[in-house]
Amino acid sequence: MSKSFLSIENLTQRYPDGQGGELTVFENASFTVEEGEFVCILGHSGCGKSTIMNILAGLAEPTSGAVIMDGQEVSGPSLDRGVVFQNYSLLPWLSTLANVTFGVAARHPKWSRAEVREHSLKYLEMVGLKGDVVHRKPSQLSGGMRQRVSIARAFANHPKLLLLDEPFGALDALTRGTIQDELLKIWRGSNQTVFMITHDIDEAILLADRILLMTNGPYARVAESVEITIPRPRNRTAIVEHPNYYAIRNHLVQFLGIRSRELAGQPADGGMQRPARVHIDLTAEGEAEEAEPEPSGARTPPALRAVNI
Ligand SMILES: Nc1ncnc2c1ncn2[C@@H]1O[C@H](COP(=O)(O)OP(=O)(O)OP(=O)(O)O)[C@@H](O)[C@H]1O
Repeated sequence: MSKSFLSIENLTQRYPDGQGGELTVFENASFTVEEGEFVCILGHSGCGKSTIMNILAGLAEPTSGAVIMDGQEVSGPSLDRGVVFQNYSLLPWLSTLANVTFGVAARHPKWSRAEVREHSLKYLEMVGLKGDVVHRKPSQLSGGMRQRVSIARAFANHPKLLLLDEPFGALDALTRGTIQDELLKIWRGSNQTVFMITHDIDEAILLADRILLMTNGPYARVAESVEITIPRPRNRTAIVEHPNYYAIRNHLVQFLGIRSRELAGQPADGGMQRPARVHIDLTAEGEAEEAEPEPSGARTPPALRAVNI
């Protein structure tokens, strides 16, 4: 079996619960992400999505378990992993352009100032920022513009893995749509792997190759991996016409509304927890389905069958 680009192995996170006991956020969570994949993770508030993201970024250490990226264990932040948070986290004293060149210069110490500048301007332009605006400070930009800068900054560094923690959460619907399109455009032209937290089901279906579904905590599980069987390029208005759209959407809504609660709170009893693979394709005759190969010792739940509607 070929090794995955990103492998999350038996990740367990426990915190003190503030009353002398322990809170197990998740236990033995295990899943993989392939190179170039766009994966979204959905789950209710508090199930541990940000905790997983921080561990993937190398910003936090799990209680036990490991994250292996490109054959190497993640142990601290790295320029190979770019992070975009909901609150943009731009450096307020630098111009828009300098916020991008800052990282690019660190990534490419041998580049001339002109090369760094040109490269940074190219990425800013890709997210629709050019002209005078690149000399403005973040405080002089709108929320949508700031989020564009943070996306341009992350992509300009060519991280192998891009981690997005609800990057569009604070934006209005129109701006959100435009930036989603820009994100897809840049991602398509790269071989970068994206792991994104969102609370928006439609956004996840539009963007992702695969959606990971988490049950509620404590003892949350990454219970399912739902393939988005809708061809790319996807267009936000045309996508709803695709026969698989509502079948997938209903599955996700049903999981988040009912099953995330029903499956919650069950300790892993020592076994590796791998998500069940869900393949819903109403366009294929006979609905082909296969389960992920099962590594030794892993408890793989059976693959779920799509229901014809
Ligand atoms: N440093 C900490 N100390 C104690 N408990 C923590 C700590 N960080 C997170 N938690 C708890 O761990 C659980 C998971 O938190 P996390 O922020 O990962 O959830 P989330 O799924 O990202 O939630 P949201 O969607 O609301 O952002 C929550 O119950 C939270 O209270």
